[in-house]
Amino acid sequence: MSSQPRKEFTIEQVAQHNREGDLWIVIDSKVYDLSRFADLHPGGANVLYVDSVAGQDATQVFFGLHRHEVLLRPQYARLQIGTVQGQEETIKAPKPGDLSKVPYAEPTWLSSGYFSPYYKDGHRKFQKAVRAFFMTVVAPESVRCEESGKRISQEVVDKMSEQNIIAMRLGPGKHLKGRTLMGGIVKPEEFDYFHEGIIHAELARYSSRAVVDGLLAGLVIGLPPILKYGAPALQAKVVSDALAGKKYIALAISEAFAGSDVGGLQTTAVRDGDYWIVTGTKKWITNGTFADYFTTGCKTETGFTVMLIERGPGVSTKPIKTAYSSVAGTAFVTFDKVRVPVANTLGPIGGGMGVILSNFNHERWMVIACSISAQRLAVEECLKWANQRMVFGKPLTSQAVIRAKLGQMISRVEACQNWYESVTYQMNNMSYDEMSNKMAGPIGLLKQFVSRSGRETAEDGTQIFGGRALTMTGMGKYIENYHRTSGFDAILAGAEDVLGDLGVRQALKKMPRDTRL
Ligand code: HEM
Repeated sequence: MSSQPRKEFTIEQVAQHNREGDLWIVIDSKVYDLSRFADLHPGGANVLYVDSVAGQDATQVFFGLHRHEVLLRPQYARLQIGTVQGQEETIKAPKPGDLSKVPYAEPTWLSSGYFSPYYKDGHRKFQKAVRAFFMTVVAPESVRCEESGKRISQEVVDKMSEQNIIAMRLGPGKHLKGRTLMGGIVKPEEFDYFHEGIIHAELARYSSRAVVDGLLAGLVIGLPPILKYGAPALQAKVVSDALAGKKYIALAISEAFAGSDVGGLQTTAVRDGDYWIVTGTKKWITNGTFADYFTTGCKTETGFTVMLIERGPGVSTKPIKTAYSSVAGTAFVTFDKVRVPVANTLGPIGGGMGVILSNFNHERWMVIACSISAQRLAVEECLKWANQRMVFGKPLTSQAVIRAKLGQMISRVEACQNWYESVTYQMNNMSYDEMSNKMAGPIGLLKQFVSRSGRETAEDGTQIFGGRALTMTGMGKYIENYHRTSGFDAILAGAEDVLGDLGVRQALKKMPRDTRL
């Protein structure tokens, strides 16, 4: 906002400044002097000189063409010279931690007047603090990095680690012991999967899809095998630096030769005394361009083995261009006769499949939590747009076809949310091994359902926003990003169809032998 003393003007006074070189307009009770800005206006100068805009209240036309955030950018906020006498601002920017009042923009448990069997007041307090953090620290960084394609700054990573957000993204467990979580709002022993899910949801609400991955998703999937299977000396070397955001980790499993088909991998580790000699390539490795360590799947004499490879001689990474921003650090990784201490082996030699499988449930569940939040944001964006956009003299919501799309979008996100909450509740009440046994099927099916819903919602959102959903800036920028990237949720952590099939195969395994129609 301008630091000048705020002046008050009458509508009549504003109306006198209605020409090139002397141009004022009103937006939501605020008077803007556009005299010099007009020639710099990205939408052109001429549109500002028409009779219905120059010297007039242009609130309606402005919000049909710009997002509110345009007015909050410092370079534009300073165009404000005063307010209109007797008028009050009606369109307010949310404050850090605020909940949206748009129906269905928040899950039921956060909506005033509704109830939840799962979430307690402690979760709500935690959510408010996490939202304030992501809104103020992560959202501006997301905009910068999405555009530049550069990795997240160390400053933001440091702020995340101060709150122990990196550690919390790994879920409940021993790694939280002794840590102060979000300034102490929740004790480590009380931290559950609902708390963790809140972090994923807020991350996805305030970041583009590529930033969700760029904000150390590689570590979230690459560190658990070290926590669970790493030798004490390896853990001592790696874990605390990783959780402090000083070292980065990537999970390096997929190859150009094999993705979901882990048995077909070709990266080979050959034993040479106390070392493995690793040779091969890995593809689509999230955070790989900047990772210091790679939790890597290799073919060994006795089967598939997982080991931690440190960046060093023989390790090289190069960025892969994907449909989303390179802030995610997606890399092609080459291991050329890399010497890896046998002490870096994670889990039994030849028993790597178990190591990888034990990781999958959590990773898939995390993708689910992020996707639901992104879908909810799409619902909010579409409700707002359809409500404010005027076509043929009426709001877009007056079209039954638009309302029908909104109805489908809302139903899908609510269905996803309710299934997610029920799965999360099971996870809270099961041991890790019980979870591996009982939840792989339901989580696979849920992920399939959520990613399909997401893509349908992206499609509906694109129809609602029309041409605006095809540009990376402006009104439809979230829908454009979601439409371009929702497919990532259907592939990463297990392809949609494969996961649906996994769910059915798990169910078939448990079919009672003595059952008949
Ligand atoms: C304080 C006043 C204004 C500011 C700071 C401003 C700023 C901007 C900016 C930054 C853009 C680029 C698109 C975006 O980032 O959303 C834009 C586009 C545009 N503006 Fe403005 N604008 C103002 C007032 C107006 C008014 C009153 C009109 C009324 C006709 C207008 C018409 C347009 C049009 C037609 C575009 C192109 C939209 C598109 O490509 O979809 N602007 N404006």
